[in-house]
Amino acid sequence: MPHDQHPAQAEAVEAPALPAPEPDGTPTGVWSTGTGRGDDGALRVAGLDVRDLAREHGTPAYVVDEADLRTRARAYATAFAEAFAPEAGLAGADVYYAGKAFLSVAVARWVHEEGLRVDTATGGELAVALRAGVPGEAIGLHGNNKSDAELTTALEHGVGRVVVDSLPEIERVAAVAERLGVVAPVMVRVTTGVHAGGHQFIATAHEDQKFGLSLTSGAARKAVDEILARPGLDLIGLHSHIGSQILDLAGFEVAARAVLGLRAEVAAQTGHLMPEVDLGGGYGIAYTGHEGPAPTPAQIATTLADVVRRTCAELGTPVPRISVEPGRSIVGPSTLTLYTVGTVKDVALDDGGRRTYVSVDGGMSDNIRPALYEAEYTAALASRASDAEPVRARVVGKHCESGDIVVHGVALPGDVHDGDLLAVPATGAYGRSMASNYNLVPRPPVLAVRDGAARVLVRRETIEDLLALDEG
Ligand SMILES: Cc1ncc(COP(=O)(O)O)c(C=O)c1O
Ligand SMILES: N[C@@H](CCCC[NH3+])C(=O)O
Repeated sequence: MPHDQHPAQAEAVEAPALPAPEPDGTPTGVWSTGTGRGDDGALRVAGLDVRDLAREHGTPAYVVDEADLRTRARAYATAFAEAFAPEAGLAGADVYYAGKAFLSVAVARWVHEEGLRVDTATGGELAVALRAGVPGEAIGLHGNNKSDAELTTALEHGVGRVVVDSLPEIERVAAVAERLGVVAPVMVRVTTGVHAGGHQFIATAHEDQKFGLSLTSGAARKAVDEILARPGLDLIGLHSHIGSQILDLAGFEVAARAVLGLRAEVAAQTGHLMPEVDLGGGYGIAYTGHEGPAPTPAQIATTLADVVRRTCAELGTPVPRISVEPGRSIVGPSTLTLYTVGTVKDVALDDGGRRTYVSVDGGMSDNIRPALYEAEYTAALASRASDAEPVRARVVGKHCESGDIVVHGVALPGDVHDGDLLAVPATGAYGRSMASNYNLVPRPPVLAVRDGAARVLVRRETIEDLLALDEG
């Protein structure tokens, strides 16, 4: 959707009230559940005043509410365990946290402690999950172009699954498995043709893109047959991931039916009944409060359980063990980015109105999503309360690009000035993980806050770090 049709763009709207509402006990709001305002009006996260955080750690900074993140992870584990229980006529489920959304050693440990496994997409993510002590069998490896080194590390550590993404990869995984003398558990990533997601760059199951093996062209079936012919590979299941930031669960149902259909066809024709099916991640979250309700883990689990039960009954096949891979919906709302306001500029608009450009000390290097996907965010004055008349504001970064926008349209108090702290909520997913050093800006730290205390999960980069990479 073009920006100018979005309410947050056309009309500057106020950030949703604090703290986030929790309709059914599951946090679903824009702000983490531990975020609120103190008596003097300054924002607090998990009992800590953001002014203290800024004083001690500087800005910009990503601030993770640990309890919120853990609650979301636990909510997935519980919801899927309940919905897919044998008593419900199903064969159990595993939830893999998609580390691409944001991974650090502490976060990998937290989600594992809360009952999740970890989905990795590169050797870097794999290394962090292993460093966190996540056992190999609780780790999955994705990627459309895995290197031999990545495959070797994965199989040496006994990962639970390698998700095969192309026909040539089958040979490569088999060769590494043979060299190591192991049998590799593999899944086939199937492109189901379901087009879903918030932006074309984050939809992943339509035909004309790089991921997976097409169901309709027969490539997925070919991959299945090639894997079955290799004793060094154990075909444990099929995988489908249809996109990201999806708020409507209908696409998942269509995709689930498609992969369950292929599983049944393979079982009927080859006698190999794959024990597992992975239905991917992609569940959307609230960024501005205007995008419609985000599905809760319980809604997702019961919807998927229902479609798996019904489809397998129709197909006459036993139900598989199910897995899912949420990333954004676990880490996204747990985190806000804290910025300091620098310059404030009032600009006359063609429509006769005015817009206040509020520049902060970060921007597209710590959050590329508005520039890359036209993603919408909101913001709130964090260091104080103000009852000044709101102005139509745009929060922008400090980079040399006019598209360096953090929040397209938000109502901020008209007395916003330099030195104020601004908080942008729901930046935990694909913020730090997609951060860059554009304009040689060092990347911000990730701070975890819990019970009134903060600790650094990932330290701030320094100019010295950047100079150290430069061989001169
Ligand atoms: C294969 C796969 N699994 C899981 C995810 C996680 O998606 P999300 O963070 O939207 O839940 C992605 C990213 O879209 C993905 O590509
Ligand atoms: N990076 C994307 C999501 C893609 C996830 C990986 N398939 C985003 O910020 O929305």
